[in-house]
Amino acid sequence: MKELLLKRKSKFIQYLIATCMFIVDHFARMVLFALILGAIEKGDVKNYKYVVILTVIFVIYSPLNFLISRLLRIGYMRDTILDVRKQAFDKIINLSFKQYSQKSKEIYISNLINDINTFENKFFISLLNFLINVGMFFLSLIALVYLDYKLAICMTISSLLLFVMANFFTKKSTSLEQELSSTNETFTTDVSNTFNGIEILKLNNIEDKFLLKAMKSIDRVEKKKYAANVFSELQRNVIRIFAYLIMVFVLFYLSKSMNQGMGLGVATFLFQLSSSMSMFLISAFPTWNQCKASMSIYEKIAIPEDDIESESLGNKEFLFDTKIEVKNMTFSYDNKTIFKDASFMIEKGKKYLIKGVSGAGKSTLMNLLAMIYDNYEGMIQVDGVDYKEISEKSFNENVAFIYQDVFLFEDSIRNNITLYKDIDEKYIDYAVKVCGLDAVISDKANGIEERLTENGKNLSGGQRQRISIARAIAKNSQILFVDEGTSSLNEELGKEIEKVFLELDNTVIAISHRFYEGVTDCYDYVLELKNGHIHKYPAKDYFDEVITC
Ligand SMILES: Nc1ncnc2c1ncn2[C@@H]1O[C@H](COP(=O)(O)OP(=O)(O)OP(=O)(O)O)[C@@H](O)[C@H]1O
Repeated sequence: MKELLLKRKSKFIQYLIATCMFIVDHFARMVLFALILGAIEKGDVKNYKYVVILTVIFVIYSPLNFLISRLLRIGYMRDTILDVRKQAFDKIINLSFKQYSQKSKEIYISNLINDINTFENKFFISLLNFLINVGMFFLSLIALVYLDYKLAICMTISSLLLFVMANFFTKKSTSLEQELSSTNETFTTDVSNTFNGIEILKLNNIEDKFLLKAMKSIDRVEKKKYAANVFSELQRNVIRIFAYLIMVFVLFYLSKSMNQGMGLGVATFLFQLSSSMSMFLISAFPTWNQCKASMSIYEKIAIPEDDIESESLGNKEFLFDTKIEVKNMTFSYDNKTIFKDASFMIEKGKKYLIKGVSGAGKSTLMNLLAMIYDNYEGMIQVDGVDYKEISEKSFNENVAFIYQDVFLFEDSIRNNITLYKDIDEKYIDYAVKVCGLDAVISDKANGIEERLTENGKNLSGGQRQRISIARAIAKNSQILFVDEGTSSLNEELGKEIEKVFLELDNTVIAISHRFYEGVTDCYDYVLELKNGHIHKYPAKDYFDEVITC
């Protein structure tokens, strides 16, 4: 947080000066009020004139001061919020795939929208109020020491007592803000899930049920907000009651002093100084707690975590010349064992099809082979090197993924294939050709430079899938992981596409529910998952015998 605030030192100093301008304004207001009362008490015309002139100057100065102060602060606040947004975005984008997949994408969206909005709405207003309150406290203390040191000592002691009391509330206040942030995450996840399935909900006339769920979710968010606000008010009021009691004692003390000859103006000023010492301190606590709560949100969304898992990741290069060996591998989710003592081998250049009933663990196995999960027992080795010793970056540079859902972005077909990497033209041409994209490209006015609209909406499903396969092929990766890569396509197109990656030189590890006559049986091996065991069959045997048994 310190680094964030001090990133633009000169602008931060400007921000502090602008805050001091507020403090001067508050203090001038107190002095002016005491002067007016003093003038009334004296009843002197000359004094009246002098006070009237000062009042007129103040009436002009005060709004101007406010305006200048705001102008001085605004640029710094805008730039800092922008930094928070960038840092939060960078934190997510720089996560390794393994770290990223530990949370749902809706949580990241909530961090980027809800949490940043909370930070934006609360941090600077709380910081400003805190600085003003603390500034006024110290300025009043200095003036009080100068005018009546005994009263200053009493007020310092009572302020310390209030400070101790307020500290009591800090922890709870911060935890309430964090709870609100988590409830917001759940709410965003729920709403996103509902919108993802809106077509099904509408077709089945069950949107009311989900509306009810959404209402409950909104209710939870509002309750958390309410709890945070009520607590903040409670804290403010409990301390305020004690402050009022202190002020009653100050009044007694001042009325005694007035009996001994103290003027009304001085007494008023002393009373204002004493009350501002306790009142500004009281207001400082909730604003400080609010600042701390905002800081903890900032830490959560923008500061990269010291990820223990990533520290344990290896730094060896991924070199795959002959084989990947899975030896006595056991893997469980919590208490549910998915694989028990599984051993098999993946040979370079061969094509593997993972089969098994729903829930057998096909995606889990792919995630294990793709280094997404590493909390398994046993060993996975590539050419004798333990997977856990291999750098995730090096692994990802050498493998490619084809999923059922295709991700395309608003840019040229070329950039969608190369992902902005400097790939040799011959690899791009080859990928375009083997995926049958050349016909698509020659139809476009700008050829391969044709711009796609958002997620390739100006292409058919098959064309989009071909681009995603071309992307994987142009990367010239050693292993191609294909998870239901053709299931969203029609039978004919699916067959054609499956044929494309079965003809490549790369090692292919695929999951597919489809069986394409004359194509699927061209896989080299089938890895069949059954009751936690992994059986490896030559594909021809599997499709000829196992499946017909
Ligand atoms: N993150 C997870 N936490 C806990 N259990 C999980 C998790 N992911 C999957 N499982 C469970 O592990 C089992 C295997 O899941 P997996 O997705 O690997 O199966 P699958 O064979 O790919 O299924 P499908 O063909 O239906 O996609 C399932 O019973 C599933 O409920």
